[in-house]
Amino acid sequence: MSAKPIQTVKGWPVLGSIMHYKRDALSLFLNAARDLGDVSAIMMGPTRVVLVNSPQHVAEILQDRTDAFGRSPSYRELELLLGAGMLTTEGAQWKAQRAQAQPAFQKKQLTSMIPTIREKIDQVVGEWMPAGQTGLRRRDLFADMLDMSMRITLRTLFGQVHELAHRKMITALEDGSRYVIQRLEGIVNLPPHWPTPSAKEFWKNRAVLDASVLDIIRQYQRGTQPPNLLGMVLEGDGPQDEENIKNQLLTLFITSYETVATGMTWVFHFLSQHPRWYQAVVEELERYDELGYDDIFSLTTTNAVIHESLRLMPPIWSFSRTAKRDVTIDGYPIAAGTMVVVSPYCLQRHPSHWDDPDTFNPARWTAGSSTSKRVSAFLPFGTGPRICVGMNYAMMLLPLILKGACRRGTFSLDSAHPVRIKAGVTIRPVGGLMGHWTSHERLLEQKGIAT
Ligand code: HEM
Repeated sequence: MSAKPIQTVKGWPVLGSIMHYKRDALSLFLNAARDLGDVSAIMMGPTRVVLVNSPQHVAEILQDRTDAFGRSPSYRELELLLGAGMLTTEGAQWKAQRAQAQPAFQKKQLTSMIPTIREKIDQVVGEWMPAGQTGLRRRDLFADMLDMSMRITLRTLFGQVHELAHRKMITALEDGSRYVIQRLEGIVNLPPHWPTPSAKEFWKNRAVLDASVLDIIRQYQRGTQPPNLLGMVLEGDGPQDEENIKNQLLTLFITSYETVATGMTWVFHFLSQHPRWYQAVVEELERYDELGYDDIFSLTTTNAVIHESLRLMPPIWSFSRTAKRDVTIDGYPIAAGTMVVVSPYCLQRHPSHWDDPDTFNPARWTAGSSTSKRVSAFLPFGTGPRICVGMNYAMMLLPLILKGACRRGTFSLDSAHPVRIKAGVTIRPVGGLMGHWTSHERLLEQKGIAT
């Protein structure tokens, strides 16, 4: 069979599509997928990247032919921040790390974390909407979700963490991430240990993260921490040297923090724009005093809304692999060394797999459309052996956060503050997501009902 040609997005000489990528990566990739077919190419400066956008091709890369596709250079950049943890390692090292952490994410362990998570959520929501204060509260929902996610992550991963240490870690992480994103978007990067001012600043931030995590591990080992994920990892089989444990924890901490915050931000964004769904979620959640593990996974409306939000705005909107040798996917030739991109954002808006693909319609998850079709074109958590290890934890957290917030009040977007989107490692609202919380007491006052 003759090789099928792969069409390339038209770009500028030398630069290719890199400027478009920096300006609006989502539209660059979505247009490529929609205009050029299920396998297309994009030039990022001198580098040719192949975008693969059909469930069958994606399954080949992530699941069936993992021997032919390895971690791409992007993961080496991420490793600067995360260390050699489960997201970036390969082969025997990855296997051992995955086996060590996986047990911490099973039902029994997750169930044991629920009371702690609930307590933390109530505390943070209480700070946004203090009890008894019925005025409108103008807040940046995205900043609040980052803060909430960070505090839950630190509590469930590490146990109690001092508020000052928490602030130091957030700053180091946000500043460190900026440097890594710049490198991911760069055409040519200097070696990271080259002493440029930005690299020196980065390594300072990385040292803060390392020192904070090591400090927490040592506190745990001295027995001064309550049970948490760190304990579960330390008790699991696998390499127990301090460097490995630190890398495992740093990876879990960073992968969890931003994905959960952005995921939750877009859920609230969609809810605020679809009041009937918002109301339906509130009514469903009101049926429970508190949510247990099984309750969470049987919430029909809430989970439909969360799935639909993850479909349209998957926090990890794309990830990549590198072909280890020359391979052919369904007749398309992929040369050794080519970076192959899988984009949940594009696949989950594919018009052949989703009716009315750009419309927010949670009913598609509850009504009788074909499950197998949906599942194969839906991969916000990836698929295959490298599927997100924290998937169930995340799918437990999102309803718990919704429950905690819906109990206190309702979020509405500030129409004077346009929502601008930027896709880096995650899809973030640039300049935040401004809106108002209206407490239940106030809503009742407005309706003339005394509390
Ligand atoms: C809504 C939230 C989340 C989303 C959308 C998400 C998405 C993803 C995706 C797409 C991958 C696969 C990347 C690839 O194949 O290259 C992944 C991997 C991973 N995720 Fe998540 N994630 C989320 C939450 C979490 C949480 C809460 C944790 C930890 C507590 C976590 C830890 C990890 C780790 C360690 C990996 C690497 C797994 C491996 O390579 O074996 N994620 N995640």
